[in-house]
Amino acid sequence: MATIKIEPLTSNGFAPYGRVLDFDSSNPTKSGEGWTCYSPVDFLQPTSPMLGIGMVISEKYPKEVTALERHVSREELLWAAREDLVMFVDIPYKLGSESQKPNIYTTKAFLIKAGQAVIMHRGTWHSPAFALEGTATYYFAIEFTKDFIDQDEQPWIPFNENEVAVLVE
Ligand SMILES: NC(=O)N[C@@H](O)C(=O)O
Repeated sequence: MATIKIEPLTSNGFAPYGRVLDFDSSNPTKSGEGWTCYSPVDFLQPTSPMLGIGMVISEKYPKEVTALERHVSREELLWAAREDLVMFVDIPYKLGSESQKPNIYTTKAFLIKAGQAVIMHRGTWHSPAFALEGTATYYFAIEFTKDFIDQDEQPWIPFNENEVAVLVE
């Protein structure tokens, strides 16, 4: 068992797992009356032409998590639409290994505030993004293709040694 605390989302803290979308407010690329544009703030680097857009409705985060999933050949954009989210992530490691499991000791839980978005690295282990409270809606975008390690049938891989991550306040 390992205990994990929910951390605020910062670019530095999230760097091993992916990137937080942000912009330099002093440097807009376009603007007009009532609007200011910052573009591009980041890039997805697809290798196939189809980017699938998904929506998830999730419930309040569980106290314990036993398994994560990963997409070894694809980055994933995830955007908290209306409510705050809690997502467990572990670093991408040994992307070529089919027997690799998430490591509970490098797993963290981040608070993704409503309106924030992240791009997970290829192979970042992740849970669904759960609601901080009540019910939450989020969107994700990921290449619509199979991983070269096809984990689509049973994507949820238990932690090493069947450890359990316990979230503490
Ligand atoms: N992030 C999330 O909820 N889902 C995706 O990773 C997916 O593969 O469905």
